Amino acid sequence: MNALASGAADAIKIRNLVKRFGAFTAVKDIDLSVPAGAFLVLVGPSGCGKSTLLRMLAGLESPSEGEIAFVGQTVSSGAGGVIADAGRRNAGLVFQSYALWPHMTVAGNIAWPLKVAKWPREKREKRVKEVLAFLSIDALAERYPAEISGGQQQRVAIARTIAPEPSILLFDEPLSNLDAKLRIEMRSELMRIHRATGATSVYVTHDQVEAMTMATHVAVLNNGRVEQFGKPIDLLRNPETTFVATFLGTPPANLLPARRSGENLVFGETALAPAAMAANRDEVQLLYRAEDVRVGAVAGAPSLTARFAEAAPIAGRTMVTAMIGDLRVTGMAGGYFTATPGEPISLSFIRTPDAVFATTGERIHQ
Ligand SMILES: Nc1ncnc2c1ncn2[C@@H]1O[C@H](COP(=O)(O)OP(=O)(O)OP(=O)(O)O)[C@@H](O)[C@H]1O
Repeated sequence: MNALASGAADAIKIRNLVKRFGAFTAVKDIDLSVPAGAFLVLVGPSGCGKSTLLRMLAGLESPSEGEIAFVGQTVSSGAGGVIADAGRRNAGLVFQSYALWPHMTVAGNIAWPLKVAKWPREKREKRVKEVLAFLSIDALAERYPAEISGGQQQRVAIARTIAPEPSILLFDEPLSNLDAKLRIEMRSELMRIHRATGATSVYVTHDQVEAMTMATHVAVLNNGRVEQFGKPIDLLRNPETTFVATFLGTPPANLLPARRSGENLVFGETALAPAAMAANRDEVQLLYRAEDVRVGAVAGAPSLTARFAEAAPIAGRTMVTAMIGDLRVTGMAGGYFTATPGEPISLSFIRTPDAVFATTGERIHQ
């Protein structure tokens, strides 16, 4: 069952998937189609159902309703439970804990799934060598897990997963136990592995930067549902809900409540945008990206007074956060900027809002 060889458009198809734990519904009617070779990142806040969805894909959890198909074959369903078990769905799973066998060497750990799959000795040895070299851990082959670092253990866990050449790779926050520098290094490494193996990958993280750098496709989950699914750039440019608009992107985008007043949409008494942008609504939320909010006065641009909160220098500019009442607003200052916390500063809105949302969160299309 090789997703690429089959030429099938969808390597993974999820239909009306529901998972209940007693009275609690963790996954609520999810529909997703993942094209062969995609790197899908499931992202969302803690408790939104990412791991539960991944565990159902892995065959470790059975759906309450709905269906999961890999390359056209149903592997789990509400009616049938786990039809193809974890070991028989040609999918490899990498967890945040490495779960290596402590009594086996690195080479032994990598060979283990091949033994279970009854690969002949010669083919097995060749594959172990190949994978050791591919992950640059040849020198560690005869060591035991306790004799190597956490980062090296993670490499071994990945090597063990890709050794049997699965057509689907499933990752559950695999980098969360690594330090910041190693995380960035392993991110590139995982992308290289994805390109080299061509395996359709599903990757769970709550880190939106990780999501935006690695993904070909992103599904933003919120409260058990897919809030939006698409290419990272489309989600950034065209968020369909305030949740997606403020969850993705660094620094996070600003949302300002505004009401219709004559020809304008106003925040307090300040006119920010033409009323036509609200369609027929009287109250809306205006989305401004940090780069569209400038610290200081800008000729012709509406401005608001805010209390300075904090500043962080980024690539020759400064990201400034300030409070307007209880509302946090992030803008940019040229060069290096600082002020005393609580000091009044002015924020200018140099463009019309990027998007307008209803007070209930959905986007109002112009
Ligand atoms: N076995 C279980 N029994 C009962 N409730 C569960 C079980 N597993 C998960 N849940 C609940 O389902 C919800 C989703 O959990 P899940 O682990 O999928 O979230 P997550 O998005 O992966 O969160 P995190 O980022 O914190 O790992 C949570 O509210 C969790 O408490």
